[in-house]
Amino acid sequence: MRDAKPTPAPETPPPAGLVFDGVRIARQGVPLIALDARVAPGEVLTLMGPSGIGKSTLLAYAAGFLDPAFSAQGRVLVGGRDVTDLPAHRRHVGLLFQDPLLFPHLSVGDNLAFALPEAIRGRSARRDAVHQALSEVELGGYDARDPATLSGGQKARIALMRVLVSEPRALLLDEPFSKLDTGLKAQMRDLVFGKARRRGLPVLLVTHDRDDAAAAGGPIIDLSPGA
Ligand SMILES: Nc1ncnc2c1ncn2[C@@H]1O[C@H](COP(=O)(O)OP(=O)(O)OP(=O)(O)O)[C@@H](O)[C@H]1O
Repeated sequence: MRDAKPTPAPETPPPAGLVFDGVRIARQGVPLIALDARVAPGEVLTLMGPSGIGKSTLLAYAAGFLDPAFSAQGRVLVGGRDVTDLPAHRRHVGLLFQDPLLFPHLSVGDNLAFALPEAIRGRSARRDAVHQALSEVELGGYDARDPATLSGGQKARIALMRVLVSEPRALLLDEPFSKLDTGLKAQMRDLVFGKARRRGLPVLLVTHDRDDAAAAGGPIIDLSPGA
C-alpha cells in the first residue's frame, strides 16, 4: 500500500493592498526615511513630515523610479505581489504629482489613450475607453482639445483619469492638491478619494496639508521629530 500523500497546508492568501515591508532609504549611507506599513484596498494612508526627509523619494522607490543617488532596502508589495525588482511599467502603480504633467504635444484624448493598457485593443474600444474616462470627470467632448487650453482644475482631472485608465492596483499621490485653489482642492480631494474607494485602490498620500489628511479619512504617519 502506498503512503497517503500529506495534505498540503492551506496557503495563506497574499496580503491585498499596498505593503511596505522594511523599506529603508539612504543617501550616501545616511539613512533618510523608513516605512513599514500596509494600506488596505480602498484606504488612504497619509504620510507627513518635514521637507527633505525623503517622502517623494520613497514614492519613487515604490513606483520603480529611484534615482541612483539613493540606496534602498526592503520590499514593496502591490496586490500581494512583490514588485520590488520589477521595472516601473510592470508594477501597476499609478503616480499623481502636484503638476498635472500632461503631454503638451498630444490632444487631451491622446493623453488618455497613451495610458490605456495594451489589452484594450482596436480603435473603437480605445476611443470608447477615452470617452468613458472623459465623461467620468465631466469633460465629455474634450478629446480633441489641446491641454494648454484647459483650466487648472480640468488639467488635474485629466491627469487623474490618465492614471486611472492605466488600471493601477495602487495609487501614490505626491502633494497632488497643493497647487489648486481652495474650492477646487476640496472637489479634487472628493474626486480622487471617492474614485480610489470605489475601485478598492490602496493609496499612499504624501502631503504637508492637514486638511488633505483629514479629507483622506485614513491613518496618518507623521515623521516629524517628536510627532
Ligand atoms: N536626485 C537627487 N540626488 C541627490 N539628492 C537628492 C535627489 N533628489 C532629492 N535629493 C535630496 O534627497 C532628500 C530627500 O528628498 P525628497 O524630495 O524625497 O524629500 P521630501 O521629504 O519629499 O521633501 P518635500 O516635503 O520638500 O517634498 C532631500 O534632501 C533632497 O534634497
